Amino acid sequence: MDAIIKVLQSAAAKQDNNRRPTQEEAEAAVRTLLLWAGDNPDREGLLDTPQRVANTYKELFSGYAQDPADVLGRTFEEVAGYEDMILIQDIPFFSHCEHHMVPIIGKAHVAYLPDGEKVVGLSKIARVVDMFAHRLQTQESMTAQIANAIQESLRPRGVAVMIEAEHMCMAMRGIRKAGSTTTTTTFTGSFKTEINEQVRFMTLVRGR
Ligand SMILES: Nc1nc2c(ncn2[C@@H]2O[C@H](COP(=O)(O)OP(=O)(O)OP(=O)(O)O)[C@@H](O)[C@H]2O)c(=O)[nH]1
Ligand SMILES: [Zn+2]
Repeated sequence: MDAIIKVLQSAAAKQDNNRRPTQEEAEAAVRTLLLWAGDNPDREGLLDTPQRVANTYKELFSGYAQDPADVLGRTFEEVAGYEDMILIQDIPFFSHCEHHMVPIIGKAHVAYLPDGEKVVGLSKIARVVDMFAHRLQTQESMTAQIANAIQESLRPRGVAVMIEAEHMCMAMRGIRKAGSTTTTTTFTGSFKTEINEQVRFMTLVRGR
């Protein structure tokens, strides 16, 4: 009996540790960081900073509360039988690296080959990029997540995603190599199996 109670207590404690903190707790954490950095959180300029930072984080990490299937669910069919590549280039984004929580600044290029029956509003592709950018990320995960979300929702013949980004954790700190960019790609469907489709995508993106 004692053993069971211990297991239940430890499970409850674990659940409590993962409980989403309140706004007040988040603000208190920012105050702790300000003190830890060596500043005085009670001076005039910093009085509202914990609240501002918590609100900023709420906005920067709003992607956790969003589902790509909702955005991609609304499609339309009246496109005169169009079934060739649809490419949206240079979608700018700001994300944050999951290791250091500093910005990743970049551009996404997203293409898909529609199934011949439906397409999605162009802005929805940019919304999907934004949704995943508004979470803690690695560039590799973000690239794959965008491609997989579009593939699963639209079931197109293929999806191609390329991301080019600069990581502030490599620019502002650590190795301090400002200006270096990282390129990642994910291909699904025909983009994965047919090299010609991949080349066409790369030529359009690189040839601009
Ligand atoms: N693959 C990948 N690595 C990333 C990304 N963002 C940051 N990193 C890397 O994650 C690694 C974390 O390495 P650690 O050694 O655990 O942390 P660190 O001591 O802060 O590393 P340095 O940045 O080298 O100072 C670093 O090499 C970062 O450059 C990303 O999107 N993808
Ligand atoms: Zn980082």
